[in-house]
Amino acid sequence: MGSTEQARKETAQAIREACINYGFFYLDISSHVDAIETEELVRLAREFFVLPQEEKDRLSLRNEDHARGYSRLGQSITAGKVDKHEELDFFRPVENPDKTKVCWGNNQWPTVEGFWDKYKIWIEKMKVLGRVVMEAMAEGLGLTAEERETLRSLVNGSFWAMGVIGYPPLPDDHDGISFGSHKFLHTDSTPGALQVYLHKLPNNDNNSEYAGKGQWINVDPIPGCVVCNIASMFEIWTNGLYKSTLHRVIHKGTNYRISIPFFFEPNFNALVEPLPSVIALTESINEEQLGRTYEPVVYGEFLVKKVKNNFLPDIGKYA
Ligand SMILES: O=C(O)CCC(=O)C(=O)O
Ligand SMILES: [Fe+2]
Repeated sequence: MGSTEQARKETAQAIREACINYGFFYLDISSHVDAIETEELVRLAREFFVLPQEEKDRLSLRNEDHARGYSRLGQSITAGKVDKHEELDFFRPVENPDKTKVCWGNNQWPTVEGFWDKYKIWIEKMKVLGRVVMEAMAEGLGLTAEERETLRSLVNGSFWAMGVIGYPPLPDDHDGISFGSHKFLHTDSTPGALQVYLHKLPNNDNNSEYAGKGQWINVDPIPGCVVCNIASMFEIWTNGLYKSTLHRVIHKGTNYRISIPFFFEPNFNALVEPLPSVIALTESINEEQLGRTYEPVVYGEFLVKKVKNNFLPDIGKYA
């Protein structure tokens, strides 16, 4: 075993490779989170989802800013298609909430006993984890001290989001999708549901049958681990070196699947733009990237646009 410094380097390197080749990686969080905690979150989520529909609808997104609250089966759409899941969404609380502004309302917590207490603790843990993972992801990018500081300052008031998602199984002969292809992800132990699309298998993958062709691969849950997914803002920071990979859920089988994604996002007002050191790096590594620089975005503007695109036209004023 090497020194702490050595271990740090090796971890940074492993993360870097996973981010470049897959856009996804498993992260063992068992030293940060006890398995009992996640089981409890899943139990509380189930307790909410088994409530009568009218009860769940009381927390409807429509009561609030159309981003925070409950969306029933068939209410959410991804890439123009209706998804087969129900979901509770929460975002960072804001000062002076105003539900007429997208994403600027109040969170709607279920009255299920213990729900808020347990999820509140989880959110704090995921915020810490978000910062740590971000540092680890940045470590392999060769950033200057100033760039690291910039990154930190852009997430110090992270406009995090969290979903608590319930997936009834799709009928066996159903060719639909539970969650269309489109981050920290904790899921219950359902194999085969979450899938990630690899456009090009990494060169070191020995599977010659698929070499050069894209394919969906299963991301089965591993006990004690979350699945980390590169999202759009990291893709911009790294000028496309770390890609936000397509993923989807096709949940068949017999159980009602729960997943609890946590999205560690930049501050609402953060200006996200490619980091100069990484622009140089992408040009030397990624041929497709040559000469292309990602456009900067303000995170909050990106988010509001995305939320507006996510709902069916007849349900809200944002459509
Ligand atoms: O349920 C899952 O495993 C995936 C959920 C997901 O991708 C998302 O909420 O963005
Ligand atoms: Fe996702």
